[in-house]
Amino acid sequence: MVALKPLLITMGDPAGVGPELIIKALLAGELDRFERPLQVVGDAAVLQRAAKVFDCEAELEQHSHQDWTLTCGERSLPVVNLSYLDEEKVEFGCPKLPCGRAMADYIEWAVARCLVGLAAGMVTCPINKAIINQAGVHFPGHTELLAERCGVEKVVMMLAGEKLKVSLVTTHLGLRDVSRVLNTAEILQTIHITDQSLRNQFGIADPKLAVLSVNPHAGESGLFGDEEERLIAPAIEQARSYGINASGPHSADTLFHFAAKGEYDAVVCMYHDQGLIPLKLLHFDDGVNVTLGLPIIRTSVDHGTAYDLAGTGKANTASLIAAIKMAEEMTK
Ligand SMILES: NC(=O)c1ccc[n+]([C@@H]2O[C@H](COP(=O)([O-])OP(=O)(O)OC[C@H]3O[C@@H](n4cnc5c(N)ncnc54)[C@H](O)[C@@H]3O)[C@@H](O)[C@H]2O)c1
Ligand SMILES: N[C@H](C(=O)O)[C@H](O)COP(=O)(O)O
Repeated sequence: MVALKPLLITMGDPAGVGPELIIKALLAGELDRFERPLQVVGDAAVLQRAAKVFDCEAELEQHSHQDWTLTCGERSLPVVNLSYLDEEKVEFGCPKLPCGRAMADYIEWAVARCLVGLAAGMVTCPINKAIINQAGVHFPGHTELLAERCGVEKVVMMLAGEKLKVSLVTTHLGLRDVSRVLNTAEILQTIHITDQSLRNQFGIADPKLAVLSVNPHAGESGLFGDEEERLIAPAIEQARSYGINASGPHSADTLFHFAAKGEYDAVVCMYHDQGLIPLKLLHFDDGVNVTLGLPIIRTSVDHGTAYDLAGTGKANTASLIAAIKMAEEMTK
């Protein structure tokens, strides 16, 4: 029997909750349910320290330069050890420059491994965008870095939960720049990629998409702005001419009420907080961030580094487990 390729879990910021979420899930047996082998890409000593948060003295075994095994009680995890941070200097909740370089290295290694077909996909734990930039890795987030490394011009950030799925036309961009950057081609691409992914990766035969406006009351016939008429409506019209079941531009304030009741398979949002506020309101615990349009599978937790919880063991593993589950389902 051919061995299944592993799913890679990048550890994220060593000073954040990523390491302890992985260990917490391991100790609770939450990783036992997956058919695919899981491999953590990170720092073995930092993971070993995270085990202490749960009163577990983890053992490390080194097999080669990068290949290690971490054992906590009855359970083990393979670790690709890419950094040798001094774990005593990695203070919980205090990201430092060496962590910035390390968290970028974990992502780079994982994406390269996926691209050459040696891994089935990657699941990412949270990084600190400011610190990776200070470390010289000039990307606003995983999404943009992965798009570049995969040679794809347009990808779509989707956050998904049982009740609601949102995909974003613009992602990590200041609000004052949104209107300047919005254009019909990108709105259309976002609608198209969302539609294709819902069909091919989520198994929805004829996805129903709601496309939002950017201004209050969908611009109120031009009184509060003209992006709806000028940019968004033409994109919807074109999408419909391609057979995509898209409607709008809808007023954002009311649409989510209907979307959360199941009237739409996904909502195409014009900017980050427009989509992520309702999503996290409904699905903070178990939402998944998935990058659509990549040639590889990438899912992520829907939360950040949670520095206020790092080292307490209190962070919830549900989003991590949901992200691994979604990635595994996408491999089928
Ligand atoms: N996937 C990612 O890489 C990702 C996503 C969002 C934010 N970030 C980064 O995280 C850093 C902190 O961002 P933030 O403070 O806006 O958001 P955050 O998600 O880290 O924290 C917001 C609040 O949610 C709580 N929280 C977060 N995760 C939790 C969990 N698993 N269980 C229980 N409570 C949890 C935190 O304790 C905090 O009170 C920033 O540097 C940001 O760039 C990364
Ligand atoms: N925008 C996401 C959120 O707020 O949850 C998050 O920053 C993750 O983005 P990347 O997956 O691009 O790192």
